[in-house]
Amino acid sequence: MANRQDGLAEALDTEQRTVSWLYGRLDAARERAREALREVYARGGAAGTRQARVEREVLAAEQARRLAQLDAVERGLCFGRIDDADGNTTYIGRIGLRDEQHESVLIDWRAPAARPFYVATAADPGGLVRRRHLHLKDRVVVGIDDEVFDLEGMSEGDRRTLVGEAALLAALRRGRTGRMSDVVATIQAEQDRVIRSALQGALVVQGGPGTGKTVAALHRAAYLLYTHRDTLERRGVLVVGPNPMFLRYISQVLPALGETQVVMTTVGGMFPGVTAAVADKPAQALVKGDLRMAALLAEALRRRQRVPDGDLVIELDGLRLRVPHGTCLRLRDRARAVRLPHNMARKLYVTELLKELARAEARALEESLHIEELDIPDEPELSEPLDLEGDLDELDIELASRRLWGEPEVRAAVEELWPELTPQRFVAELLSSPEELEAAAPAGLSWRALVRPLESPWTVGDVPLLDEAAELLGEDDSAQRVAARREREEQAGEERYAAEVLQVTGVAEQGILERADVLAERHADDGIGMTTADRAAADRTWAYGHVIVDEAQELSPMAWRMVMRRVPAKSLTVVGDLAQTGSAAGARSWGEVLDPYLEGRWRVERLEVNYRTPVEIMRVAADVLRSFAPDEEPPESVREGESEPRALRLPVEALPGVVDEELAAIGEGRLGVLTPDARHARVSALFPGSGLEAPVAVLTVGQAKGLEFDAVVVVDPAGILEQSPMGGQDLYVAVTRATRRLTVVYEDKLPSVLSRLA
Ligand SMILES: Nc1ncnc2c1ncn2[C@@H]1O[C@H](COP(=O)(O)OP(=O)(O)OP(=O)(O)O)[C@@H](O)[C@H]1O
Repeated sequence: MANRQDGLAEALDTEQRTVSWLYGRLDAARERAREALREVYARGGAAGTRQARVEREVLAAEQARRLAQLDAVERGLCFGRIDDADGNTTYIGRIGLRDEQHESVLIDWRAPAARPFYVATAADPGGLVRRRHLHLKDRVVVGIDDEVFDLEGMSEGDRRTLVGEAALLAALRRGRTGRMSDVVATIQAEQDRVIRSALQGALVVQGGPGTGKTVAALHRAAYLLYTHRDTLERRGVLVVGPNPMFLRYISQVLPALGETQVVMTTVGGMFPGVTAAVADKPAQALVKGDLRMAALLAEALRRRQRVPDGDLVIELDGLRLRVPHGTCLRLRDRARAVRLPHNMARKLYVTELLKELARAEARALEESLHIEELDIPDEPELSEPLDLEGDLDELDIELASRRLWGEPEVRAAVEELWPELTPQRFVAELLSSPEELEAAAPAGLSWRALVRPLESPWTVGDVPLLDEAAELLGEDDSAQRVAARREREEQAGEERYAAEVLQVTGVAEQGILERADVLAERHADDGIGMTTADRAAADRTWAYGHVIVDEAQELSPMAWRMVMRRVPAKSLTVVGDLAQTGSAAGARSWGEVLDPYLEGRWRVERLEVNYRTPVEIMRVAADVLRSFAPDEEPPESVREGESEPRALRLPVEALPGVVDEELAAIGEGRLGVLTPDARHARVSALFPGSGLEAPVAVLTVGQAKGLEFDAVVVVDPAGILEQSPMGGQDLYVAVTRATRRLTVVYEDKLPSVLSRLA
């Protein structure tokens, strides 16, 4: 025993010396960055030439970013060490650090050299003799876990100082904080495969609750940004999550991994300028999410490109301008035939229509003059019949067109025949018009579910419709295109200049900065201080380099159509669990949602170990899963719980008592009260001050998707089962949110799927 204690003390001592030295290197790197920043600021304020300003901005922003990155890795800077059979030792950390001789002394967890730390197993140690986890509190090494792969291959000293307790289980025992934390120190081999999978193509990560899908997807984002920085810094990475609550929950993971350049949003947030937080009822969600909505929208838009019943007649200053019906038809068909989006084809239509109106005006004028034929013998040309229309030349028509375009009557006619539409106006007007919906709906689509008042708030299901509408309508981007061309020309100059800045200042050598073109782009004149993420988030047509969709089973086919538009290269990570699908419009199979875009070019990785829910709770969850998916296997839990889950028959008003009891049992951790949608307000009122950051959060099951709590109280399970056709899936999600304790509270009858708790 004494020997073991001595061995531990010796090992802690050795590791402490290394860790203290590494923190010294971190402090030195921070000081260098701070010094560089001071130097940039010392060069003066906003004055100076444009080049000098760009130079300052480039350097200041890069140094500030570097400093923020160095600050973010303070906690748990170094968490692992691997020793190979040749006697080499490598320390693994949140970022890479070098010593004065530029030798690598700490390896970034994402670098290839760190990989053995994550993938070595007893069966396949990959040349390692030992993997060691270091547990730090602030800058002090407080614990060590060893996994030995080859005792024979270790030195006498190393054998003496072996220390062991599974690092993973220690990590899993930690109390929850209301925010997800990174697992960089304990990534498991199956997760590592997901994280380091190639950038190209689509990867589906399918796994039951608590298998670390979200955490693996976020580490993958950090890994891809590290490995493909050139491509991804320029194009950006988008993470799509199920709801704002979830985004808040995961918001700290990427910054703690040193990445701040990722855009995070929900489906409801993907149309710039619209914030849709209201969920649709299942019947609406189903229809709005149906791919046939694309055809409906296209047809409804065609119907807004009209032809008058008879001739087009406009009264203008006592003249009747008449464009024959047949001409109107021809103009409309010609404008449609160019196959441009509606608002762009409209330009052509208006131009042509104005010409026709100019001619009609000449004709009307001719008639109004009542001059039939003049017969003046000495002036033969005057005796020609008057032909004002025939006499119009190009210039006359052009001038007349412009004048006519200023007339309100003409504008009103065009508005009627081929209106200029925003996506918002088009969709809102369509959904409030049963006649138009009926006329445009493909056979079999239950369009009646869509009808609603004109001023209704936007729902999540509307956003893919707005996006589709924006595609059909097109934006008038000719001015933007000219500006973009000019910007590109300027950028070529800026790139050259940024490269010089890097060279002259020597910053490039410190390994801080990336390619000059990336820098120049980020600091182009109109966007000083704007990051790729800022620009991408504001631009509906931005093409991301990679998109990660979490809780992907919830997306409707129309939402997939929108997501796929954002990633033309089809480089995606799709993370989800088909057994947890809660939305009526959600996925039943991955092929069904992905094949329309990827034609089988997607691969699946499965995660099968549940790191969240203890065995006892998982037994209850397995009963629920069997009730709606008899062939599905629940994931296997890695740990035993501290108590048996229980069911209590109580009125809702008695909940605070139960919650107090549970809070006392979990100590520092967090508790979630999960309710059916209809009961949320009533239960929330019992817990003033509750929230994600508070000890108690009261949430609907939809809001709790992807989250977890030390203790969970599920209220009214029968209500959850009955609230939608996917009630079984909802109850499965609810009972799998607990990391330690589960209590089910019911008023009337316990549903039979929970009879194990009776
Ligand atoms: N390798 C790991 N080391 C430590 N903790 C882990 C590891 N993998 C997963 N976990 C923990 O397990 C819990 C579940 O992970 P996560 O939320 O990513 O699962 P999920 O598959 O997305 O679950 P769900 O589908 O239920 O939303 C989290 O607390 C996470 O930190």
